[in-house]
Amino acid sequence: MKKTGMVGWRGMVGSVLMERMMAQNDFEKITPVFFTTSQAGQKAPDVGKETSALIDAHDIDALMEMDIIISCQGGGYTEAVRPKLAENGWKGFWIDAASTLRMADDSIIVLDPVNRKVIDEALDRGIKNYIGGNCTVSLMLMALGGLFENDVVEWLTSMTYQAASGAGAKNMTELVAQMRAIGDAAAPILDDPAAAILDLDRKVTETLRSDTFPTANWGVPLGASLIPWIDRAMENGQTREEWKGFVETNKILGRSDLPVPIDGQCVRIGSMRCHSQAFTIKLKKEVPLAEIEAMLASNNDWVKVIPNTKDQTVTELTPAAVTGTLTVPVGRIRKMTLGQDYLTAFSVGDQLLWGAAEPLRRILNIIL
Ligand SMILES: NC(=O)C1=CN([C@@H]2O[C@H](COP(=O)(O)OP(=O)(O)OC[C@H]3O[C@@H](n4cnc5c(N)ncnc54)[C@H](OP(=O)(O)O)[C@@H]3O)[C@@H](O)[C@H]2O)C=CC1
Ligand SMILES: N[C@@H](CC(=O)OP(=O)(O)O)C(=O)O
Repeated sequence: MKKTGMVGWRGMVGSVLMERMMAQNDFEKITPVFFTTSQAGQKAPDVGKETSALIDAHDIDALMEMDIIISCQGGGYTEAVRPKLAENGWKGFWIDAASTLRMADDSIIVLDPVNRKVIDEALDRGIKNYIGGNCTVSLMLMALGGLFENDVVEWLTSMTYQAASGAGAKNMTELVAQMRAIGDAAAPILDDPAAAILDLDRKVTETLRSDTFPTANWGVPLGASLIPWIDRAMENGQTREEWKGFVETNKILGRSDLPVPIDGQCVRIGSMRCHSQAFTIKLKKEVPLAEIEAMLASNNDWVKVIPNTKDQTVTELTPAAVTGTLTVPVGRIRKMTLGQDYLTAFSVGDQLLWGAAEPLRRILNIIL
């Protein structure tokens, strides 16, 4: 059985990966060895089999013994450790959630329901680095994979509604703290049946703007507001999250030489762990809606086409419905009034599952 080093297993992405690996009995197929950057010597998590105590994740000699290493520890760790393993001649497989190595020539971005062929070719070529994609990109491809598979996309825009979890656990916690602050301040007005709506509105606004409103992590209010900026600025005016939409999508599809133009605006909203996206898609040719829906539905086992009705949309195409599941619903599908070759659609997906942990779990199984 392959010795598999688990690094970053107790973080947010790592915990979701652990849950999925337990649920799918993946630990039965490997000899897991757990690493830590802060708790060396402590007991490893219980995965139903004997494991050694936690090993220092910077212990290069211990890492060198692994056949496979899965890191959900973050980009800083990847930058510090991956080159040292290479310098020492390590020949194992490196599976990573961090963005650091995604665009490197000797790395593959993994999303096997969409790019299994690219992965298989890379394995044949002896590529050793398999990196999970950006969550927004992976969820977009899980939803729209059928359109790319059939090569009907001339260009597309994705306008996103991204969850707090994409910014990490502390930010998720602060979003709920912001909701509580708003709820607490508004409670007396909410409880007064005679209260005027503008008094309630004024109280919420006053709370959002108050110096005591919890914003240590977001920097600004997110609850009852939104933040139209994710990640750092690029020179061309995009944010890095928006830049990833183009470069990562085309790399995943293996068509960086003939890229599909993709751009949009990425926006943080007060959802917990589901990213949503609204697409405008310019088709290469007129394709009937029924054919479009069939292409989308048959691309993978998790995408689900939601009929464009109010009832099904509001019950099945929301973060509240999708969170914690692997289903990627895509709905609001219709031709736009701009012309028969303009399509619009809306998708929702759990950004910790298909957006982060699940592609890593699946590439581990492919490698095994
Ligand atoms: N969040 C997301 O949506 C996505 C994140 N990624 C990438 O995955 C990587 C990890 O992200 P994420 O999981 O959010 O990072 P976390 O901050 O949740 O976890 C990273 C590490 O922090 C340490 N840690 C310190 N205190 C705690 C604590 N109280 N509870 C748990 N862990 C703690 C752990 O290391 P130790 O045990 O060694 O102390 C843990 O492995 C990053 O590179 C990120 O870019 C990729 C896709 C999506
Ligand atoms: N940037 C994403 C989360 C993330 O970690 O992305 P990446 O893995 O590309 O750094 C978000 O904020 O929603």
